[in-house]
Amino acid sequence: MKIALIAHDGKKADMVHFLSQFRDILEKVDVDLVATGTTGSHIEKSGFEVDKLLSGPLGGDAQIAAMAAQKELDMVIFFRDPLDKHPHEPDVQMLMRICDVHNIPLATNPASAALMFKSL
Ligand SMILES: O=C(CO)COP(=O)(O)O
Repeated sequence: MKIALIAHDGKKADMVHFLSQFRDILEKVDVDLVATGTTGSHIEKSGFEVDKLLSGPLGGDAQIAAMAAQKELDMVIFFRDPLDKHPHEPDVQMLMRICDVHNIPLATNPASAALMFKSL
């Protein structure tokens, strides 16, 4: 199973906190983690193994969308910051659209992500 992880700057701490709450499950289930660049660095520092792609504004969201379109992802966790502006908003919308096109579970906040992780 492959899970993509993305967090806007205002939500990176939430992503690390969220993953640490589910560390046991993530270690038990055979899960590969992939993340946008800066999110991936934060996740790595908290002790998880993760494949890091480009930073979001440089194309990382687009890379994850391409993986989703090619059915390489089982789940996308994307903690968006709705109170901030993002120069690459078109990429963000595109990623969410591609998840819907291909019926890939997408969580955009910790409450929904927790429900998805509990199903692992
Ligand atoms: O911008 C992002 C998502 O749109 C996240 O990218 P980073 O993980 O590189 O900060």
